[in-house]
Amino acid sequence: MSTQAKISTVVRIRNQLEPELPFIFSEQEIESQRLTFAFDRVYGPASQSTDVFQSVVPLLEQFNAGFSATICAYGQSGSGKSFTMIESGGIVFQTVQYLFQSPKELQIQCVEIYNEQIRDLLDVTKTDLRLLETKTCVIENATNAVVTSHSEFNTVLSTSIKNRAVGCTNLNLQSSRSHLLIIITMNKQQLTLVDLAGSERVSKTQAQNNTLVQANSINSSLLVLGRVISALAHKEPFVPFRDSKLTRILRNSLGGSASSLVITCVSSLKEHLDESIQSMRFAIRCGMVVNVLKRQITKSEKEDENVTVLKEENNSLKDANTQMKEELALKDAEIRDLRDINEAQDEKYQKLKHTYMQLTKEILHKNKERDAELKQAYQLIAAQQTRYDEEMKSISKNLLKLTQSGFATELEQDSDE
Ligand SMILES: Nc1ncnc2c1ncn2[C@@H]1O[C@H](COP(=O)(O)OP(=O)(O)OP(=O)(O)O)[C@@H](O)[C@H]1O
Repeated sequence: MSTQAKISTVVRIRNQLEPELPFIFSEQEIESQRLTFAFDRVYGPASQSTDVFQSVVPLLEQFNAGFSATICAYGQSGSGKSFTMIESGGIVFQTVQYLFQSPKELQIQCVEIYNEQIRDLLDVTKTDLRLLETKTCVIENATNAVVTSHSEFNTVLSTSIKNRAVGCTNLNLQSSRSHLLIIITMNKQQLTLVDLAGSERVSKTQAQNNTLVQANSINSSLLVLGRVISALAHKEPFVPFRDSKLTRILRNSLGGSASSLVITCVSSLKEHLDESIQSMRFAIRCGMVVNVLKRQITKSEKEDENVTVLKEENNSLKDANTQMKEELALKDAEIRDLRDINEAQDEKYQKLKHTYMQLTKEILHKNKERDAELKQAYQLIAAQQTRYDEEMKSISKNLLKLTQSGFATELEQDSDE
């Protein structure tokens, strides 16, 4: 069974730190530049990560019920994504606490996409993992840590965070220079927690050398993410998922079968107004993307399902069998009737045949008799004809004699005269 659900979008407005306060908007500026956006929820500067977690809970309930889910933090560099996701008390910690309310075994993969290379944060020797795309996208050879408790998970997470690429930029002293993906697998469903690297204007960060390369790589993969979201939001026929590793991995979360939440982090600082507006526009487009949620079925559920399907098939076969038996009985009766009719017809035929033979015999007999009679008649006629011919012959002879004698007498009379 599947249900359609739009990607949920919430916005978290970052709490301003003391030195930034002079740059906030005045009341007049707010009135003159008012723009309206609508999101599933907005968390103001005073909000805590525990408040934001309320938007995550429905997805975790779905995850526990067998659906894959993705929670992704998006926003400009320094807007509070890592703070929201992975800092102590952030979404990742609360998520794991929530999941371990009941005992379970989870498999964890922690990877980062750094300069378009997938690095294993649980084994730093694996620096360029490949993606395998079959039905789903799998990170080939990524370390799978099996955890059965909250504390085991924390150990895995702190190792990963320690190994993640961070750097210092003008926007953030501890800026994430990579996209962090924590992939939690339970049974067949996956929960993907994503702390994206922040988009940044190179002019603002004054990035140089390695930082500039990182910024370009981050910006280009975020650009692909933007294009993918835009194509999905506008239901375009082609979606450029394959243009970046991030979108290849997140394919099932964007327009796929997972339930997804995008937490867009924005700054309320005047100097970041353009970036904040851009981020919110991205969030609006995310909210237009429809996923078709599909429950991931476990092996035993699959077996149960197969048994149910087989039972149903068996029942319908039994029904079909009964129906066929009934139809067969009807056909049998029809055949019996036809056989009776056939036998009767046969009997009639035999009688007719007998009569026909009899008549033929009689006709032949009569024909024979008639032939004999005719033969006799012909013989009689022939005998009569012969007789007649002979008589005719003797008459002619006599006639000739008479004629000759008459002629001589006449000749004698003529000569006497
Ligand atoms: N809501 C908040 N309350 C207090 N401090 C915050 C809040 N949000 C962010 N910060 C602080 O702001 C700084 C930048 O935040 P963070 O590192 O989370 O940004 P980011 O969006 O992840 O940036 P980048 O993309 O560069 O990694 C951090 O020192 C963080 O502790």
